[in-house]
Amino acid sequence: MELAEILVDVPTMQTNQPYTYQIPTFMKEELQRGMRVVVPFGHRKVQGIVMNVVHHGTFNGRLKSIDSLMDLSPVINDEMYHLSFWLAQKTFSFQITCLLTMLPSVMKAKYQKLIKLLQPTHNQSINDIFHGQKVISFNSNSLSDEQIKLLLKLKRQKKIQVNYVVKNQAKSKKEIAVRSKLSKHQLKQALEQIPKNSVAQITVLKFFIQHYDISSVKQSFLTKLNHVSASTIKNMQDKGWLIRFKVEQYRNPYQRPIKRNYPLKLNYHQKVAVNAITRSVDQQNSNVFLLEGVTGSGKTEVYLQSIQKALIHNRTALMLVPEISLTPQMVNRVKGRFGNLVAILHSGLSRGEKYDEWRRINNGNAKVVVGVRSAIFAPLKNIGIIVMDEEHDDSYKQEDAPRYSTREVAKWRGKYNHCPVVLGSATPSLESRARAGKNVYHLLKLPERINHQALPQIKIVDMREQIANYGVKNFSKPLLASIKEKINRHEQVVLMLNRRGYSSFIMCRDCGFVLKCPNCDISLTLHMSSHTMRCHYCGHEEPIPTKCPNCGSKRIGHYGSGTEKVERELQQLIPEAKIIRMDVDTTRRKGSHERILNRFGQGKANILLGTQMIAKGLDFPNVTLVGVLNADTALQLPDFRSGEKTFQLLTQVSGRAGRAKKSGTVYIQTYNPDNYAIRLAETQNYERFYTKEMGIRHAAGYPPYYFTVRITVSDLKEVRSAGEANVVFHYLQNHLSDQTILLGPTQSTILKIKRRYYYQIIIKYKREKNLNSVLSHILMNTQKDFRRGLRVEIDPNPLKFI
Ligand SMILES: Nc1ncnc2c1ncn2[C@@H]1O[C@H](COP(=O)(O)OP(=O)(O)OP(=O)(O)O)[C@@H](O)[C@H]1O
Ligand SMILES: [Zn+2]
Ligand SMILES: [Zn+2]
Repeated sequence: MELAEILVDVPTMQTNQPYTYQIPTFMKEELQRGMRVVVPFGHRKVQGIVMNVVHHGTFNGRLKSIDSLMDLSPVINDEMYHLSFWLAQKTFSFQITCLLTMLPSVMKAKYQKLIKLLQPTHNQSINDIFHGQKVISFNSNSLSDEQIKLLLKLKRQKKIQVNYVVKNQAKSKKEIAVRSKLSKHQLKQALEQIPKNSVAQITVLKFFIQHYDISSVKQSFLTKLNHVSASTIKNMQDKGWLIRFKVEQYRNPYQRPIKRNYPLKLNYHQKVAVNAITRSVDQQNSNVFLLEGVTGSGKTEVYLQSIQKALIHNRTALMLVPEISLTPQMVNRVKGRFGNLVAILHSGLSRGEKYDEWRRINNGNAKVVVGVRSAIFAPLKNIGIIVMDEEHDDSYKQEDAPRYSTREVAKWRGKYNHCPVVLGSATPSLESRARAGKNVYHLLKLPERINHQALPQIKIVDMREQIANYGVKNFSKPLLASIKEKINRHEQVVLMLNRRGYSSFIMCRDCGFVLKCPNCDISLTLHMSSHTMRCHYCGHEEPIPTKCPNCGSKRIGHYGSGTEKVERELQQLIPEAKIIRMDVDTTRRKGSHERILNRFGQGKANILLGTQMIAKGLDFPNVTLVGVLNADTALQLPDFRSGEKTFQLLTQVSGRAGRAKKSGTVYIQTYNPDNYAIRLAETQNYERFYTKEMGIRHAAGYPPYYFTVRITVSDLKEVRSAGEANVVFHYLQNHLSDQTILLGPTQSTILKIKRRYYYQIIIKYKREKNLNSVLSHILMNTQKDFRRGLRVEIDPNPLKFI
């Protein structure tokens, strides 16, 4: 019997292994591993992925048959197939979740439950549900409990029918193309016979005579010719002269022309780095390099020339960048070097565009992929090099299932493809730098800026003193003076308002009431542009209150300074300044990010004021001053990485100043001028920071001296989540070794999110051989309570401990 083993899109522990289905005869030739199919499952239909085709299988009993094929060729290739086993195990997630994560989101099927009313009725309650339609799609949110009860009753009485539909959302865009059905001679004959006033048809005939050697042309091209319209072509088709047919079209998100650029002559340190990396490319070994290069040292050029080497060997290349540094400048540098071989994957693309780029990669038309975290799953074949720029960036860790670390996946793919992985940063993560210290990674250094330009001079400003002595708000005296000076000299300024761990909230000055989200245990954030209060966790929105909901006082105002408020203040202080603001509000529209940076690059403003968004990757030669308005917001977070994150951010943003001929200055405004992370950022000496921070981590028993796992238990009822957290804790205590440290269970810092109560346990360990089996056991055991609302999530090496 021909059988197929299929993983179904039902993420539960019970379905975490393939189910066997019969292959219908008509599908036998086509079906292959890695294709998406629709299969019956219980009383529903679901999407599934073929994991195995068994040609002469035996099975006693009745097997269901595959319903239909969603793909004509596999969408999960061999590498992704193998990767999914490893990923599921490493991240404690379901294999189907891993597989679907690797694919563009349009390839995840949309499920619809359709309800058909079998006979018309005069019953008002029924008609209130169907509104005169015969078929409606079932949506439990828009129906009341009464209505759902009624539908169940109608189903028992066989008065309605329920159908499940699995919709394939992956559709390529089609375009009409045209070709001639006539020979050249026949075309000429037609031209002679046609009346002289059929101008449009004559134009088309002439076109095909002149371009007889081309096989077809897009209709949209023909309709740009004089007088020619779609109906002209349709007419000529009816006469039997032309044939119209559909072709697939790729959406191209980068329509603008990009200036070509060429390899630069490398300086000594760059050369050493490129040589070491390209030797690995030549020898096809999977070394991991840590490229530690100060800001403006030319890391990108090292990446590009190493990638070039992979292409020469007819291999492909993957370059990962954090979302915020995938700037138009970066795109131009890579596309300008490798042209149409480049595919770009970032979150600004529409779902359709992402799908098109994915197909260009999958069919081998794109050989260099530049993208954010999820691009680590780009279906490149025969990879010759993987680059991870700004390897320390938090966005490389996925926070939802599967909670993977991009770096670990990159290393897995490096091994599979026999190619090097290059991790680059001015401020590497402690984990990576420690591995380089133990020679697990090869350390390469770029200690100097290009052209021996000095690093900018950094000045720390004590804001406590500024406020006490001068009553300033957001701009200290020295920073303000320096901004004015730069504007007079026609140089540019970058100002950063650090928003990490910081928000503008509303508080009543009389009773202290703070407006909180009804679903979550956190305060709502003020958004001036939409005039709403918004919850950053669940998206809840409500109007800005004009009086206190608690005591009725009108003295309710907002605290904290958003970028908009700071912009207004600065404009008042320096009326002649031209300021461009860059934050989530001004970059929401597609392409706005690029427009803002272009305007600044063209010198249309003196000041770029923004959030962390502006800290990375920007390379503007005329920027000579950087101001950090509030360095310390992140320092107050109860997170052992807060020092590391502060140092990294300050170093990155300082690096935007003085990158070309003119030297740079940086002002860092802080309330904690003696904090070690800020002091060390002043010297911009990463190695010194590394040594100091490692000492602290060692003393406190934090990573990289320990590995960590975070387990969160949540439920709609607080007693249940607390109770279950205790059960899990005792199980861990009894099954893990004595050297392992368990913290908790405690309430998470934000106890309540989206109406769920969270409790957490942290595991710290150095070596723990039972870890995988113990954690899998916990997942398996808690699954049975899933339906009651209990959820247990496991995050290996988490970034957040709060
Ligand atoms: N060998 C070279 N000769 C001349 N110019 C170079 C060379 N290498 C790089 N550059 C230029 O130096 C500038 C800084 O380089 P790049 O942006 O690659 O640095 P980076 O190390 O990635 O910086 P950051 O980490 O601060 O973003 C760029 O404008 C780049 O074009
Ligand atoms: Zn009040
Ligand atoms: Zn909320």
